[in-house]
Amino acid sequence: MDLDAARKGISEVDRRLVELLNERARLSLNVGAAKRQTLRDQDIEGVPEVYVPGQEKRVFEKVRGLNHGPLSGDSVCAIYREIMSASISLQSDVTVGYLGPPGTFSHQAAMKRFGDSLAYVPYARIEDVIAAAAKEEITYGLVPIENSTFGTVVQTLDAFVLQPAVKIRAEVFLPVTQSLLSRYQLSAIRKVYSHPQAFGQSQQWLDHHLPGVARVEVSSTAKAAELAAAENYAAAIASEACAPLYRLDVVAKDVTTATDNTTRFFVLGQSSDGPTGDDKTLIMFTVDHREPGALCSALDVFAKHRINQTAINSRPSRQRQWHYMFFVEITGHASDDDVASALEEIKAYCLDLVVLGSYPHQSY
Ligand SMILES: O=C(O)C(=O)C[C@]1(C(=O)O)C=C[C@@H](O)C=C1
Repeated sequence: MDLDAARKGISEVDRRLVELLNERARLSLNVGAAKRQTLRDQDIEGVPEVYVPGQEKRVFEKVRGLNHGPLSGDSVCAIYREIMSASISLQSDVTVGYLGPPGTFSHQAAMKRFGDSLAYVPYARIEDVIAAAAKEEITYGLVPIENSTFGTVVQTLDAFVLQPAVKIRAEVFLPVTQSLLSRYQLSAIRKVYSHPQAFGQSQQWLDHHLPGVARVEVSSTAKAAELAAAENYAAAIASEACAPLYRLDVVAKDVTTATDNTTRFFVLGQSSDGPTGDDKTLIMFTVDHREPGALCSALDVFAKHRINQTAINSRPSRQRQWHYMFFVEITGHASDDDVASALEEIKAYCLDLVVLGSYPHQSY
């Protein structure tokens, strides 16, 4: 086929694609109308949830299965991410809050989950994102929960204690590579800014290449880039994506110690999605510290119901000294029969139990 014929073919396919995309968009508007009708039928006030992670997971799995190339499955899913982003924005004006400023990994994770068609709002602290989601100042909030190299993001757990009404709606995984950004070459750098998590992920590289150089902790990696850009002989450990945003050079690419460094984020909103058959649930509770073995008895309930615990963390409860809030992540949805009965039983051993939410187990 010659060039002209191939381009003519593409032009004809584009005409059909635009027609099909709009046919899909009209159906999405029908979905929005049907969701509003369901709420009215049930006498529930408010607006329906427009972002439905379980349904998106089904769409991604379906289109991946339908695809036989030459496009890769990842390319088809990336295109579908934008199709569903446009579909969400058609149904409602959705705003997504994240730990800013622009260029943070939280920002990248939010874009990965919600695409280009929505409005993004940066917040200075993780606690501010969670409070904004709890107050419905934003439709959804996105916060980091753990990193595969450096562990749990404790600010997020502590903020959950203060905002127990917020609900987890989805999880997002983002591969993270940190780089050293500066206006100066390595030998001239006298100070490095970054977030404590990013320092933890690149500690070995810094010990080796910038020994004795001051490390200053700030609220986010993008904030570090912003500060490094404004100060002589300063640098930042941040995402490469921050280099063009803050007019910095990439002095050293990928200074992260682990090769598969990944951060997990939560999407927060007013409610969790329904069960998909492959979900996880996060609960938080305190136990009576005068009761010997209270934590053990609580966790035993899950073992008895053959429910897998995928993570456990503890944080000071801030109610009294040496008293802890436990965070346990289990497999299953809070409304699954076995999980629901385990949650009922575990109450006997817990002083206050909050289900922070159930969300589809994510691999894409
Ligand atoms: O099925 C829905 O609930 C929709 O709103 C439609 C749709 C889609 O475009 O496929 C859009 C957004 C949701 O997050 C999931 C799916």
